[in-house]
Amino acid sequence: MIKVGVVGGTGYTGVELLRLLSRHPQVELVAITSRGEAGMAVSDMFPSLRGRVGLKFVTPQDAALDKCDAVFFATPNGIAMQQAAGLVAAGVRVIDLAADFRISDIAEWEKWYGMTHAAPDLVAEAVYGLPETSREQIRTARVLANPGCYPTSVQLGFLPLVEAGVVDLAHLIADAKSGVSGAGRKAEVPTLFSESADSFKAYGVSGHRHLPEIRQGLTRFAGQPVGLTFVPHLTPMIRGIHATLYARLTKDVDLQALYEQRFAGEPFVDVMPQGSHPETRSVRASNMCRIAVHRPQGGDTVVVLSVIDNLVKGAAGQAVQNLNIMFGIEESTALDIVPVSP
Ligand SMILES: NC(=O)C1=CN([C@@H]2O[C@H](COP(=O)(O)OP(=O)(O)OC[C@H]3O[C@@H](n4cnc5c(N)ncnc54)[C@H](OP(=O)(O)O)[C@@H]3O)[C@@H](O)[C@H]2O)C=CC1
Ligand SMILES: CC(=O)N[C@@H](CCC(=O)OP(=O)(O)O)C(=O)O
Repeated sequence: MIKVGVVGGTGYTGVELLRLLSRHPQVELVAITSRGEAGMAVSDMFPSLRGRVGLKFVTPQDAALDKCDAVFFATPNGIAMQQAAGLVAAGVRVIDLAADFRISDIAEWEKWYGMTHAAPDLVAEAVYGLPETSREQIRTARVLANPGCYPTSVQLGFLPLVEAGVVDLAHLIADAKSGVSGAGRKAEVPTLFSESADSFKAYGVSGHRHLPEIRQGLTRFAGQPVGLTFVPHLTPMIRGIHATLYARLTKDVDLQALYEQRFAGEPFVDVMPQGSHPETRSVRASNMCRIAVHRPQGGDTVVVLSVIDNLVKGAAGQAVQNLNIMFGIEESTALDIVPVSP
């Protein structure tokens, strides 16, 4: 059994990790942390886990994380980078759901995240865990940077076009909408019910911290710099991201065939039939990304629709997928979930 610790077990991605890991046949959960709720049974806080998780929360200091085989950090940005070196030295493989190891340019990371990086050497060796592009590197990763939620939906949606070099790489546009759970469980005014439940807004138009992450990924796929406009929106639903992506075609290609071929055999990317409009509820609570590709009126603009559950393929599910790859386990173990609908 793989001994697993979860740092940040009281948050939304943390409890989602517990939901998935509690049904993983090769994982033994040995430590789940909370600074404020240490001593409380996990299933008292989350009755959905009654009969599934028998542990109590412990403080991060008492968690004996160095005895684990793998530790997930479901914590705010800037936490994993302080502890990863010690864990790696103890032979523990680290999977960070936050952004500490996602951006390889340290100055760029420090600019967007507003702090000094505590472990730049580990950034250099960390693997960006988008399985559809980096499966081989993920297998041996000691530090795994789990992609962000918006970056997962946008990168998967653009991947076939950008890799094939069939669009104008200088003018890519990603218009993405997220459910409110994307902001986490902590109390904040913008995510109060009365602030967000009956309204819709864009934010971060002048620059969101996921912009450099998405740009870095697309630049790697293209082998050259790309120009990207990324506009996130907060939408009144709990889970889900719907990304609408726009690009100008520079070559006449069979888009449906391009997408179907690129994602053939991918367990968690579903290229839908031509003309489809994927809905976020069709991926709810599952690790699936559903994609549809359109060419409205036969013109030169490609429109790609990409939907994920931000807490699953956008966070905890992708992290478990990466754990499976890292430990040589069948990739969909614990992730074979039929989405909840309605
Ligand atoms: N929500 C989403 O859709 C996505 C989130 N992410 C990323 O995943 C991470 C977690 O997000 P989310 O679950 O939404 O956040 P939450 O705010 O819901 O949870 C954060 C968790 O971190 C713990 N925590 C906070 N500060 C510390 C600290 N200094 N040391 C140890 N533990 C701490 C909290 O536990 P306690 O206070 O009990 O100790 C809590 O369990 C973030 O980095 C986020 O950016 C990534 C993709 C999608
Ligand atoms: C709706 C909402 O607020 N979403 C968050 C992004 C989700 C997240 O937690 O960011 P990481 O993927 O970088 O970890 C935001 O825009 O800040």
